Amino acid sequence: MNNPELKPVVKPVLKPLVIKIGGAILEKESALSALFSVIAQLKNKQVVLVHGGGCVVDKMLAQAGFTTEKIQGLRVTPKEQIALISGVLAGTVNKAIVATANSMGLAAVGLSLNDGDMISCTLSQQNLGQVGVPQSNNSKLLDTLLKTNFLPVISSIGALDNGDLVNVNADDAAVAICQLLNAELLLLTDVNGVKGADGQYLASLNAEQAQQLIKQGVIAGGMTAKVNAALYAAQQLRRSIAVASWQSPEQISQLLDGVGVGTQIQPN
Ligand SMILES: Nc1ncnc2c1ncn2[C@@H]1O[C@H](COP(=O)(O)OP(=O)(O)O)[C@@H](O)[C@H]1O
Ligand SMILES: CC(=O)N[C@@H](CCC(=O)OP(=O)(O)O)C(=O)O
Repeated sequence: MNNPELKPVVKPVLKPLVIKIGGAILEKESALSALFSVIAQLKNKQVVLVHGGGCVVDKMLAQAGFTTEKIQGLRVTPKEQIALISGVLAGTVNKAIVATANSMGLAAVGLSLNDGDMISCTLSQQNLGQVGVPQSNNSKLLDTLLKTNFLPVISSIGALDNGDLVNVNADDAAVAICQLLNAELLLLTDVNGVKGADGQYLASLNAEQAQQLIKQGVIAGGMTAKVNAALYAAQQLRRSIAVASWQSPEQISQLLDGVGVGTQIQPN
């Protein structure tokens, strides 16, 4: 029917959604498929997946006879370990996630931070070895993939200007990708959010409270890196960032509808 009174519907331009998943999701078989089922149902939403894989790296390093140390959740990365770490994250882990997504009909493409010059990295000044600090650089590749309905799946391996590979914490990598696309950001982990001193999940957390909880050791390990990354993102983007669980992927739709799930990390 051709009704002249019906004006074409102008669709609002929605921000892309960057979802970060920690490596532990790979150890729970059904969780990754459940997440992809939810992503497949997000109509008209461009999604980018950034993944970690720290627990897989832990295992592979141990198998190779290396010891590993983390400072505030960041892995000290000696030069002799970067080949193995990048092989695990940009290879084994990235390819496994892409293959699962593709087996479910999502057109996933596996990438790392340096592909298409998306993210540039500088060497961390915190004596962590080959650890990179990411900076958003060029969105052309992701814009192209998203426009053509691909699902980019990005590992947190980056490169310095001189071409050396660096290991980037995956929460920091997700923040840089989020800045690159001016996207929404969701940090999904293996717990329902950030716990406070009483062991209960916090609905919201600001910088001052976070510093206190880190000092007290209530926020520790990988959660320290995640909270620091989320605080930086909240500050830069001037909005709250959710830390929630990939064990309940149905929360993603609720989050997109503005329902506060998990812990909302607040800007100052
Ligand atoms: N205050 C806290 N609240 C919740 N989890 C915490 C807290 N402090 C430390 N953790 C630990 O942080 C883990 C999540 O960090 P991490 O393992 O690095 O996740 P991911 O791999 O998803 O980035 C949780 O499984 C939990 O053991
Ligand atoms: C520098 C640094 O800490 N890099 C991380 C990258 C992977 C990661 O962040 O994995 P999760 O998200 O699963 O923790 C590491 O080597 O473990």
